[in-house]
Amino acid sequence: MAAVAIPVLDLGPLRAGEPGALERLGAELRRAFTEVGFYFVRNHGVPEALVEEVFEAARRFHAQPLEAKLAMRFNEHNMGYMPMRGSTTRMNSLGTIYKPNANEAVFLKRELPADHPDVVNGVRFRARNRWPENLPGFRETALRYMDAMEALGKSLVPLYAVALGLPPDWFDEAFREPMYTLRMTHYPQQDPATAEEEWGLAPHVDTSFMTILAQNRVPGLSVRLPDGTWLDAPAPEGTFLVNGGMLLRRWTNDRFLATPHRVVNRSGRERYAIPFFMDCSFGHVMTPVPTCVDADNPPRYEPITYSEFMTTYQRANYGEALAEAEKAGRQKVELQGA
Ligand SMILES: O=C(O)CCC(=O)C(=O)O
Ligand SMILES: [Fe+2]
Repeated sequence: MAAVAIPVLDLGPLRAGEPGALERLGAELRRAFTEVGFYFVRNHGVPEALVEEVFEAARRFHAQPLEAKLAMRFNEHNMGYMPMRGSTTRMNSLGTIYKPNANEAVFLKRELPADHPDVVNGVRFRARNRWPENLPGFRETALRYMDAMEALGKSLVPLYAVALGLPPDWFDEAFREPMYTLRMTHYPQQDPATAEEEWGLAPHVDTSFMTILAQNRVPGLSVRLPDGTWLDAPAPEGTFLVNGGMLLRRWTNDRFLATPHRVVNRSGRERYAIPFFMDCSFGHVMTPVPTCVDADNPPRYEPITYSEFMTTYQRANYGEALAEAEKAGRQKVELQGA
């Protein structure tokens, strides 16, 4: 039953270049984002062994002594390590403030060279990754996975264009060098007797255009269907679960859903998750897409860039961690006018 609720998109025919595949998948994607907000992809071409390697890298990262993790503490670029209960979900479509989230996470972005102009100029969200010093192979595995996820994400973008009644290449320029974040999260076991509101990750919507989530052997994720019921997300083998966040919703003038979801880990095991969040290129200005705007449905949002959006949105969600990080890097932040 659950598998029926979340559509499964088979990418095989598209990857094989079959005529009509793009149009068919575009229609399926349209249904997914107007009815559910989540879909699975199968036959995506990402090796299962790589996914397993990244889960193992996440486990190894969090198994390090706390000092090693704190050496790369979460900063004003939204990169680095966020300690257990370091975030509180405040800003979400459900309008509730929750207790701090029972997880710890490390956030990685595109690897930029030291002499990249944005790095040299200290542009916010465009810093270099910091890497653990005593974790051989971690960096290589993370970089390979981010490359694979970027390629998968970019291959899905034309489906969004077709789903919105646009030419397949309509988003190409916007995603020439997409911003992205790989989050490696550790959810410790939660006591089955803990209060209702004690979340691994409280109900939230993502900020992203597209979130690609590798299937988890340890359950815990549930998704709020449009009828208000919570569905424990099934995890069909060999698939990724994809959803859209506020950027997708905003860009489509609220046509596409950003569906709330939440995590609680009462599995009796440690749980790790490796969501990959993809957004448009850094400087791209997102103006509500033309096919989502008409006389009955005027634009609801001002044009906005990634950094303008993130600055406002994430301040609300990562309040404490960010305030601290900003204090430490005050000069840099003010120079950017953030
Ligand atoms: O842990 C999961 O399965 C999902 C995590 C999630 O929703 C997020 O990091 O935004
Ligand atoms: Fe999420």
